[in-house]
Amino acid sequence: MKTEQINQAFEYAKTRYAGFGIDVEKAIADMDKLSISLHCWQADDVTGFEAGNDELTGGIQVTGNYPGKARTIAELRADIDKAMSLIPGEHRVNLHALYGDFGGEKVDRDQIEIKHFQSWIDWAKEKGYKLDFNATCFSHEKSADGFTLSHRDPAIRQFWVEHVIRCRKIAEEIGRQLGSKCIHNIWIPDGSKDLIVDRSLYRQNLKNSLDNIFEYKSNDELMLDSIECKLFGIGSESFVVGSHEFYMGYGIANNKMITLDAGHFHPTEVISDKISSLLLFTPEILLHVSRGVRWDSDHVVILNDELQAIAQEIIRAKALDRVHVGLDFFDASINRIGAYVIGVRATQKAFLQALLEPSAQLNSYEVNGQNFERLALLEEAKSLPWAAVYDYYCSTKGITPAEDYISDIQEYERNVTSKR
Ligand SMILES: C[C@H](O)[C@H](O)[C@@H](O)C(=O)CO
Ligand SMILES: [Mn+2]
Repeated sequence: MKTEQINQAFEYAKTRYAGFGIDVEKAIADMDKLSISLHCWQADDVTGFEAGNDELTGGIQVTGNYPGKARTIAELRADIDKAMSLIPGEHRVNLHALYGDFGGEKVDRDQIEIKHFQSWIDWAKEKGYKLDFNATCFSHEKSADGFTLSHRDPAIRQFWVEHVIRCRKIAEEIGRQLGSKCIHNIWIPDGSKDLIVDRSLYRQNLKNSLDNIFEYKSNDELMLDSIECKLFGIGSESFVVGSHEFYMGYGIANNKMITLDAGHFHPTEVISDKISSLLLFTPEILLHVSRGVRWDSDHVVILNDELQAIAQEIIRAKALDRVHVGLDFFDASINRIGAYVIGVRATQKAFLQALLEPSAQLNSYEVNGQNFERLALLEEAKSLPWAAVYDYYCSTKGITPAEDYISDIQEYERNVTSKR
């Protein structure tokens, strides 16, 4: 796309939006502040770098065998750098504990330390990224029967409590070294394929384990804790200990952030409608932007109705500074770097559209009970020239605009990933 074309289209867009009293430059500046956390696990199908551990368990599944997956830390970092080079703005990288730089040594989860993540911090510093972190309570022999923090065996619970406390300390140190609060997210796979008689016992165990974990008081200026629910996983269809009610209750009672993953609810249940409720009771929330297709299949995020609704809810609630946005999908059936770029660009487009919404007019229709007019303008707003504004934003940031990035990804595939 030629710069001249982009500029012309932008000028038209500016005038069109000005008709609604919308300042396009302000919308761009607001969107530019949105730092999206790019999950490291899309680049290698959630494999990580632990010695002798490459079986993915925990009821999550990556399907596809597209060539070129990252096999080493260097390859994974290069792939993330490539994706970042095709995304405007400043973003974060979300690490899982199993991505430590263990130098080929077997380091068990209850032994990990900051030194195993120092090279990630140094890389992030060099590249200007901020980091987020996750305990890894899956893909491990002590999670093989489907339970971790809620296990019946106190020794296994203690193993995972120790792991998560270490992860929270690592997150704290990441936040200190990078000068940006590191979000530490806890998701555990605990659940059962078939019926459980004593559900209370597992939930009580999980509550006790979390209480033990949070006995370590971290510095709120350096890290934030978040807890993530799920409806079901592969092999935990009948019972998941950490349900939505469990974590919502725990989070509100204990002042912890709640993570809403778009793929973790009933197929017709949406997280967009939960945002304005949760924000009344919790200071901040974390989103895992994903795209469940029939189940939590973690498809690449696209600009669909739900993504647009998520962004609208946040912008309409004036809560951009209270919602942390991370991506969470793993698709091994297409170019993995392309998957990142599609997902982040779609998320940015959703937020930009929401920031460009003719909100004054829409609100005035709503106040006056003009419901036809409200619906008509909501429909028309969908085709206002927001895409021209996004292309302009990319071009001012020196980032390949529109579909032109496809050939960049193809070139990287030719020169780099196809040779792996
Ligand atoms: C790999 C992550 O921990 C995982 O995606 C988690 O956030 C999740 O959503 C599990 O279904
Ligand atoms: Mn998630």
